[in-house]
Amino acid sequence: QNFQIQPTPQQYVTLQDSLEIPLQVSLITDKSYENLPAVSLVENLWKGQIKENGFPIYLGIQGDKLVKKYKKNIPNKSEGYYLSIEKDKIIVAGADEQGLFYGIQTLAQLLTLPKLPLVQVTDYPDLPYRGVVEGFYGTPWSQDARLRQLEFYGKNKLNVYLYGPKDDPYHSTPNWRKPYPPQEAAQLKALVDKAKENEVIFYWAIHPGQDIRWNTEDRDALMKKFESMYELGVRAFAVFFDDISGEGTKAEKQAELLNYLDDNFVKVKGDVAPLVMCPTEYNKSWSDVKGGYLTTLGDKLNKGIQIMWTGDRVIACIDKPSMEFINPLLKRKAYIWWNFPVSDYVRDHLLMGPVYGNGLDIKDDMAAFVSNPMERAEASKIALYSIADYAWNLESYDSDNSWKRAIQDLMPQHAKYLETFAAHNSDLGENGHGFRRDESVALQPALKALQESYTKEGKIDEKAYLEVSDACQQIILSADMLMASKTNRPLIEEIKPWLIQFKLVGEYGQQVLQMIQEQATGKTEDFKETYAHAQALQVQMGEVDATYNQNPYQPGVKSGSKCLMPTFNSLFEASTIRYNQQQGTQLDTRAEYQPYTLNSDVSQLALLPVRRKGRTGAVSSSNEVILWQSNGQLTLAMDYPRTLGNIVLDLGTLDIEGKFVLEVQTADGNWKTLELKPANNKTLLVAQAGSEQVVQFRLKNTSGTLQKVYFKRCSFNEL
Ligand SMILES: CC(=O)N[C@@H]1[C@@H](O)[C@H](O)C(CO)=C[C@H]1N
Repeated sequence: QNFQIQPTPQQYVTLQDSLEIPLQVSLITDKSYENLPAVSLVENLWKGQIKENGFPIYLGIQGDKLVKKYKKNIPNKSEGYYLSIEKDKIIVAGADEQGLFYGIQTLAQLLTLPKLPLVQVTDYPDLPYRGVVEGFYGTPWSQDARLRQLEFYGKNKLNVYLYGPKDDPYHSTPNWRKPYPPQEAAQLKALVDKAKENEVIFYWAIHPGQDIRWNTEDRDALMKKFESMYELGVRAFAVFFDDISGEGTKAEKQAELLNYLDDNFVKVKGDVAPLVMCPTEYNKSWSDVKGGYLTTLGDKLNKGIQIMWTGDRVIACIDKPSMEFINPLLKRKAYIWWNFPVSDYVRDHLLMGPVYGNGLDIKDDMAAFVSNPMERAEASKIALYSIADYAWNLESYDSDNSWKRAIQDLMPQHAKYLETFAAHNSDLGENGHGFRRDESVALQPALKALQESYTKEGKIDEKAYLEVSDACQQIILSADMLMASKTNRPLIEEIKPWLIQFKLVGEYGQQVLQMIQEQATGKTEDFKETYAHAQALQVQMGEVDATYNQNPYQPGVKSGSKCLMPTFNSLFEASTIRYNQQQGTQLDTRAEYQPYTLNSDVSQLALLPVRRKGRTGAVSSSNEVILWQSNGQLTLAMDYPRTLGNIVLDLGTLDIEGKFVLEVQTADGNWKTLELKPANNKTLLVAQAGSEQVVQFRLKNTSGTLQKVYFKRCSFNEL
């Protein structure tokens, strides 16, 4: 992996020569720059070694007489810089202070080499805003995680962090009107300071839409909250209207409020960045262009206000057609909110794979590119590193090369092991958005060859067998080494449940390989014990899945779920079936069994996965408002008639009388309506399925009109 500057610079010229890293340097710079983050960064690079007669480093910004000589080398682009490392001096000249800072970040990377190469770097970002929106559901990031993130953004030239964790009660309903309590306020202030040190614009976002009233009282409450955040040092603000229903969704009102804030807060303060807003219709699959929501915003919102967009769907890669659809409607370049690597709708999965699928030809079509990450902050850094790479220089972006460098950067001592882990923990599994990622890419051909040769002809493809066997060894080794790692403990603590699971997947693979080997060569005695060992590992994997990361949405721990586990399970079943045929035995052939099937003509529900744990079944929940058309229905079918206990629903409202009907079909084919009663919780509804065996149950919108509800829970248990 030869050295590369991150993000990939626009122009990088090396003169085939280098110089010893200067032990002492002298900074030649304008007096007025002494408090700039750029200067503090250099001081940190040469702690205590800044002397009068040291090696000269010139630091300047376009327009200084100091760098006058380099005027034409400095790119005329915001955040641009010119870095020249020469035999007798180093010049870092920024187009502005951010550019100067980035030039030194690049110098810092070059200083990790044994010698300083003589280079000339002329660099600048393709996109003006690049960064992260902490905008996911689930446990908000901790203060330490955020401080580490801001440092990471400085290093990777990301310049925006939007604070908007859905589950922070002071960001969203009910406490958006209230100021933060002292401790939280102090933490936010520390984040604002850290952001400044790293030339990151700290946006504080508010999410008032679920209960905002369009009156002067709430408008003033919002102004007051912004004022209290301004006092904490916040100089950039956002208003999110996503995932809401009711009054707050009105475009005219939203535009009126934003313009008011723009005219009476942003413009009055004078030192506040342009407002960013997230619309209610934030993706194409939900937008009703004729309904006029988007065009109202486009027409009415003050020109300087940025409008966010997640693409063709809630979770979607961004390409030219996506931008050609939205920009004309908004009458400005959309500010992309990319929902990756966010995993709040697949919480049992980690998304550690490469960032790919976004267009490389859209640098002039986007106002910004910000990523909504996982609630696991350190684990998100693999994707964020590549997003920084992509957003700085789209045309030169290479997803695989970037992914490898991201892993190297995250765990230099254990890059090989982390890469093994990341390669097999990248897909999301089935999910309501239908968004999937590649997984186990390098091993797929061998897995496929092994599976086909054995399941079809009972033969072992030796070459594939060896490759998969080696892979299992690597998996076990990687899991062990990472769990015992002394470096990057915050990352290890975040992903530990998945490392435990990953090791079991490797061990399970080993046993399954042995099973097919023994079955194919007639070692019947050994087979029985290997089969039992494989089952013992299935039990342990089930326990890990039932123990760690329990949450009401997608609980548990999935690892290798796209290729490794399906292949191992299929080989487990195939070899057991063949063994039973050979020996006339009745060993249970099921590796993991799913008795429940979902069907729905409501598009946002149709792909939701159904999970079974013990004797309970649950449909994965959704974060968004569901547009449930009249007569739309969701059906849960059993593999054979089963006696059910309770059916539990949470549609985010108790007001379903005359709107939704829950029915069960019993084994005799008759349908019976069940009564849904409010449970102790706020919007929980419970029905007793009755003593008769059920073949399916169905929830139907019988109101005659479209219903907008949440889909927070649909679970049931077997008696
Ligand atoms: C704009 C936007 O994407 N809003 C929310 C987001 O908060 C949530 O994390 C996700 C990802 O599950 C999707 C949306 N429901």
